Amino acid sequence: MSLSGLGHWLSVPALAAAAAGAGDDPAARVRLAGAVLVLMVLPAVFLAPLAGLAAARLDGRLLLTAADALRFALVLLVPLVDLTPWTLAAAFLVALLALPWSAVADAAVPELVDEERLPRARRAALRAVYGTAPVAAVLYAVLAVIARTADLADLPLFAAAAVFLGAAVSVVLLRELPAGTAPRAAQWPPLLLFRGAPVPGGLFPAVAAAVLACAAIAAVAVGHAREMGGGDAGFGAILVGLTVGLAFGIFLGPRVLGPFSRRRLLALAVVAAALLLVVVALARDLVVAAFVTSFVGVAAGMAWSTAAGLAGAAADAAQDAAAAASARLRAVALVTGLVAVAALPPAAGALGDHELGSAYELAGTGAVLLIVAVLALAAGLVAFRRLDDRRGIPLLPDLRAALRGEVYTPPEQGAAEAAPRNRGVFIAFEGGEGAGKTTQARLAAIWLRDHGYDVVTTHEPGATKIGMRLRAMLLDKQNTGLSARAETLLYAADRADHVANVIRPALERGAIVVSDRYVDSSLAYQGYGRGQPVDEIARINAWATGGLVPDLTVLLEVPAETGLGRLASPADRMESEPRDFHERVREGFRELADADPDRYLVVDASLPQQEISRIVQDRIREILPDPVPAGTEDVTSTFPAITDV
Ligand SMILES: Nc1ncnc2c1ncn2[C@@H]1O[C@H](COP(=O)(O)OP(=O)(O)O)[C@@H](O)[C@H]1O
Ligand SMILES: Cc1cn([C@H]2C[C@H](O)[C@@H](COP(=O)(O)OP(=O)(O)O)O2)c(=O)[nH]c1=O
Repeated sequence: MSLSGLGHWLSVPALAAAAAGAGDDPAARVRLAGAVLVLMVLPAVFLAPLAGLAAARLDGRLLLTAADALRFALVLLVPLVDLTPWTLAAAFLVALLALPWSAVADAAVPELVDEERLPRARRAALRAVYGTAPVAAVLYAVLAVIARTADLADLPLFAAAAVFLGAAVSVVLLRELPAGTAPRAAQWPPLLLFRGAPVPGGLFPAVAAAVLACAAIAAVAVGHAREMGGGDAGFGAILVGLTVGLAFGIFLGPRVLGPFSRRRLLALAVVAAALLLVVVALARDLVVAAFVTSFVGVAAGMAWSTAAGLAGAAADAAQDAAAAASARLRAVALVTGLVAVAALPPAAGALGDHELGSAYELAGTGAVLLIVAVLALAAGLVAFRRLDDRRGIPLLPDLRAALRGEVYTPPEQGAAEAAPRNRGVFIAFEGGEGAGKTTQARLAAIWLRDHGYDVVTTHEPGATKIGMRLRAMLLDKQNTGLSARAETLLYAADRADHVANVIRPALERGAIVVSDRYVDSSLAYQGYGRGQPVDEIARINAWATGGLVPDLTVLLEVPAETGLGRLASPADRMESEPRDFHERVREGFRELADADPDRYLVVDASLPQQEISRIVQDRIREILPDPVPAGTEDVTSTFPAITDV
């Protein structure tokens, strides 16, 4: 897969440059390179379903070998024939052969690995197919430099042919190649634009704008590099910037700014790509252009992976629906890409070069990029308006808070709630079923009260009047089929009421609040247990609680089996979940604690009660407003009461 992918991505710039080389003037060169790109995108847009049919009918190994061997021959013939029509035909056929190839290869993956490793195998396959693009770009740039110094203009083409040959040989040498399940019939991308799995409004313009920015650069790069005094190597450098940036951005998208709204992130990434494109359009220096192009790639890549995440999440966890939603996004990308590479090179020629002022000359390629930047910017702003899920919350403070790793609460919402905080102490007990939370919370409260503290013990779910009704709904075994999202929101609703009516008033008074369960229970049960996105649940709960986080969370750790074994009363709706659910919950708690060791005390809950409570006391002592050395307690057997701080 990697070799075939590398061959494919290497043949794109090699063929584009070969075609461009036949042009007499700059505009013709850009048009010819654009024609190659159009011909290489066309099959994916219009012929994908046919390729799927062919793949289903032919023998897998034969097809893979033949497709690679044919591509070897096609690319090899380009420099030998050296006629533009043949170069263009070869470009089309090379891209056409890629379709049945990937249909067969994709279908073989589930046959080669077991169920459990399938998601990883699929990711690896994706990396092999798309991750080779930046590698190919680097390789192309290097080959273009060598080609120029050694006067071997066709070197990149020969290299691409050789890689295809290597791919064909490696398929022949494969010991085992399962017949594979019949490849799924692909949908026709243009149709997917208009119907298919629902995706959030605003997602299409955002994806289209991100793709447009990248496709525009790719479409005019041959000419744009030449305007700045670079040859094929300059073209290669821009492609390196673009593809490496894209790969990095796709990787970053789901990983940056955890507390920040994904929808806002998507729109911001698109706007950033558009603004950076302005710099690429106006750059007069190849190094600057290639460098800034890489940031366009990063922004567009982040937009792409964020959009894919949103489309998948909107599909409500159903695997098929998620696949259908991402197929629609791919269709938008393909069609936008095709339109861009078809329309922009001729547009660059038609616009021609313009004098701006006396010293600055804007080339046609730059002018096209500038227009695209404006379009992308407009699309980004539209996407922002339609996607924004934090309306009324100013963007900059929201972003600044996210950079600090927090969720922003606006002053009017947070002031009453957040400001007087810090007077009391908030301690939460967390853990799986029967870990001993209730027992330990009670023992800690007794100990604190003994020492004169004002202590409020409480629990979730169901500490308030409304909360008790929510608890009844949540734990009644009769309530089957409650959706995971509804469950999350009900727990969050209980928590919001709990914080507003019990916890905050107590903390403001200066009391010590000891709660049996808090936000982490939702992250562990609804997140890790039910498999919903943990960061989203964290966001919902940050909003529900106005950002209230415990000063200390005591995690009582016990194997699910042991904990469940301790329970006497008949199992409620949550307790009667299967064993592996509870194991995931335990694992989830563990990960949460590992991520923030300062806030957690993890205790082995299989120890005797007294011992646990001693460990807990030692830790609580450290965070009390007026820390008192452990010895004092034994000497005076009293503790200072803190009523004001
Ligand atoms: N450290 C311990 N070792 C053995 N049994 C315990 C321990 N802590 C609590 N238990 C018992 O386990 C049961 C469940 O404890 P509980 O505090 O209600 O757990 P949780 O609130 O976490 O569900 C109770 O019967 C309790 O007496
Ligand atoms: C607070 C909370 C509890 N739960 C579950 C865990 C428990 O199985 C159930 C009720 O909690 P609880 O009665 O406190 O259980 P235990 O006696 O084991 O401490 O609700 C969640 O799934 N999410 C949450 O946010």
